[in-house]
Amino acid sequence: MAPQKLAAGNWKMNGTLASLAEIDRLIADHPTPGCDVLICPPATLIHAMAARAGTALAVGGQDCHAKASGAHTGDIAAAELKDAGASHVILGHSERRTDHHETDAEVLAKSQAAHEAGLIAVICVGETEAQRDAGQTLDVIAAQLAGSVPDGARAANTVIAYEPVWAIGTGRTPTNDQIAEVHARMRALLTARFADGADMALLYGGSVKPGNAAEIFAIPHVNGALVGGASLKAVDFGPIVAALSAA
Ligand SMILES: O=C(CO)COP(=O)(O)O
Repeated sequence: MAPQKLAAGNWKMNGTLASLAEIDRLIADHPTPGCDVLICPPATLIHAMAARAGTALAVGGQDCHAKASGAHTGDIAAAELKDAGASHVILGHSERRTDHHETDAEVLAKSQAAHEAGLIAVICVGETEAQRDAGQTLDVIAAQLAGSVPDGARAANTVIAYEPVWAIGTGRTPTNDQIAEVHARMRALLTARFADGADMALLYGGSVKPGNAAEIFAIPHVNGALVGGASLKAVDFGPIVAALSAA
């Protein structure tokens, strides 16, 4: 079984009910894409988006709490995301690892909670520019995978997204060789650790645009993308979905 191709959009802290028109347009323009399509909007939109999209695309959260319920003001449990219509949740995004000082251990606990709730965990890893400059990229990725991906991970409940921190929202992307090197290493590590690690979808994220998507999707072991800015508008995300469908 080959990894499932996935075009994922992370809307971050962007979007109101009016933004759901972008979903309508995306579905109208790409009614039968040749890949899975996922949008992770702000939590306020999950229920309405899932209701609107039906089975045409998957909807996900951008974070969840590690506990199932309790006195955690402002947080959302994995089961609550699922109840609202989410099938996926992004965990360990660099903006949370940085802004909220999330550790690998916290990402691991959240991923376990996501799995227990029946959600697919989209676990993010990626090096900073300083780490890349110091030649530490592969070690950083290996440590994040070892520390953040739970033992219960399977191809059916886990997607890994490689997002170099310095490529997010900057318009800068690694070279194809740099992406290929990291993805090959991730594949080797996951295959060594998990029975179906060869089938786990591996995404690239960081300044993916309509203009560079096809090139990135041609890189070995790249099974899709986690897209930020270019996922907000159907006119940008649609061509990325089309490029992955054709890859
Ligand atoms: O962080 C990202 C997706 O999670 C990538 O963001 P950009 O596509 O805006 O660089």
